[in-house]
Amino acid sequence: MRQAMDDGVTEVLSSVVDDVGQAVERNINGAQLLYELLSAPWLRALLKIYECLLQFQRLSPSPFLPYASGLSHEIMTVIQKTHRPSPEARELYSLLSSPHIHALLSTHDSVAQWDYEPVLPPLPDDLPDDEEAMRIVCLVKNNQPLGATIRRNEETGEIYIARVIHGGLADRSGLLHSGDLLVEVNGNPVGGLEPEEVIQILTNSHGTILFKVIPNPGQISSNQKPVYMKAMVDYCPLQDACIPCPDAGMAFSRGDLLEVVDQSDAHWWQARKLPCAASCAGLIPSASMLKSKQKEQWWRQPLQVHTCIRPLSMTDNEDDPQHGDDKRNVTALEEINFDEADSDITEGIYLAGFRRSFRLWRRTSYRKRRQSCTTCSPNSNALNTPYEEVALYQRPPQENHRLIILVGAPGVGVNELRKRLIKLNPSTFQSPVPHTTRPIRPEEQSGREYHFVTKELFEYLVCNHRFVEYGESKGQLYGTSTDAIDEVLKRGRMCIIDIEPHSIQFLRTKKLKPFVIFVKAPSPERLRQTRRDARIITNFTINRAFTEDDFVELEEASQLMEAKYRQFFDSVLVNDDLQDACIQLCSIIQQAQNEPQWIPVSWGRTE
Ligand SMILES: Nc1ncnc2c1ncn2[C@@H]1O[C@H](COP(=O)(O)OP(=O)(O)OP(=O)(O)O)[C@@H](O)[C@H]1O
Repeated sequence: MRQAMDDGVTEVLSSVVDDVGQAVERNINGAQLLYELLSAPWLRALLKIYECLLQFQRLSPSPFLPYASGLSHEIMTVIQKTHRPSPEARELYSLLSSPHIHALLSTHDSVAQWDYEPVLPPLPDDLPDDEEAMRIVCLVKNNQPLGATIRRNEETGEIYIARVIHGGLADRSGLLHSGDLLVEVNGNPVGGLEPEEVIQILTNSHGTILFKVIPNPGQISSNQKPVYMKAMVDYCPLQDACIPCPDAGMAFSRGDLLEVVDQSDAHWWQARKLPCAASCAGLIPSASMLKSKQKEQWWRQPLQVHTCIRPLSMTDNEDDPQHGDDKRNVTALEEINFDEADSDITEGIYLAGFRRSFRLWRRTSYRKRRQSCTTCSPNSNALNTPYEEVALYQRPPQENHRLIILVGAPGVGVNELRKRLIKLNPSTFQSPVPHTTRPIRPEEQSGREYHFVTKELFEYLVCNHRFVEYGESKGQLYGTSTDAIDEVLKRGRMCIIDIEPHSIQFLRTKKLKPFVIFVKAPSPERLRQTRRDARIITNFTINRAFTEDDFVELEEASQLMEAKYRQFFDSVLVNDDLQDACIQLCSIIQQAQNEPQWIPVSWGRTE
């Protein structure tokens, strides 16, 4: 009967359409509109779906009996009582006694009886009229934590939910919120208890936990938009005495990318580390909290003179008594060839920034800085911004290329990689032309090997903060200027520079949007294997083979550099096999220029 009625829906519709069609022919007002509506394909499709659903409802399985497990039990009892059960009866008995069939039949009965609702305790009869609306929350806790912290009101002794951790069990239930007053846990009144005692009750509860709470009337929904931040400091909740719940805390290291999902608390934020595997957020100190911690720590530290922060002194002398041995090894030939640049011309194009005098200055200045820095721990530059807000950025094709900065311990191969990259494609990659006060030589051209300038002009540029790095070697000044970088970028080339990591800060500007690649030393074995034929530049000798001391120094310097500056690195390239490292470098640079990358939000803002 029903089927006949359902099937008739389309038939009725067709006859309505016919009737309305005739009405149109007879020019009846509004009939055209109705005709179009009823003959619309979407209406027909909807009706088809409706019919299919009705048909599915008719055919869907429904339980034959609501007590299949009871029946199975009865059958087993009967078989047990049978004197000589047939093989079929025995097989049936063994099937019905299997735990899987038991579970299946009991699930079947629950479905058949619609028995899904939790059984809530009855409300007491003597509830006062002014009783606050109470919420009874039933959570099933497995091994994961509840995902909420509590606090005690010291005056009233009442226990409140302090915060609900984003993505945790309590949050996913949607039933517990910060500020809710906790009245009972599994029938135990919690008012007046110490938070530790409540936590103990919760820890001892397994399976279903029943909370009685009075909801927070002023509850604000914490549907905040996530904010992305780069950690500029290290944090470990287990070493933090102030954290409300160390288990809920999240450790992070400098350079980690954090998705901050909740900033509603002034002291403790909730965040996830990206790329994110955990659905549940962790507690991290807010920026202001971390800053005050840094200040506290800084005041407690003994006074250290941070010579590493000062710019290179113009009066630094290159004579270094520690490396007198090296000096004695210099041969006459090496001294004569001192400023000859081997292979810094390729296919008629001059490769700037590879002159030995320049590289030697860099090497000397590095040594000096390193010696003055050995007392600085990686975390000693306190009072920094603990988090830097970042956003994804993709360079628009019409904009200048991002500045590519290579950093690495001396001898790791930064120059070799930079040179190979430029030789590979000199019309795309270029380095800035450095400045010097040393006299020009006959074969040189100003603006090609160096910008040859007077000492007065050099000092003027220094005073006007035009140098990324500068310093003195053998009585002459050397430096790399920001104008030289701009010149390369304005020509539409990709500017590749290698600088010491302490200079990165100077170049972190909206205009240059630098992308920093850390060239890392490979494993100790691979370092020694791959550098068998390599030549090193030291303070006073050039092109000598690596010694065991050089390898040890290189490894230490590489580790120290990474530990101290990794928050500024956008990518890390291990310089193991030279060919592979070159290919990887090309692909990292391509990605940096053409794919979305995280940059500080301040670089993306339009003023
Ligand atoms: N992956 C590598 N495998 C083998 N040799 C390498 C590799 N990388 C670099 N080298 C060699 O190691 C030596 C030192 O490299 P390079 O001069 O580029 O060091 P650097 O990091 O620029 O240090 P510095 O600034 O002191 O010159 C060079 O002889 C170079 O050819």
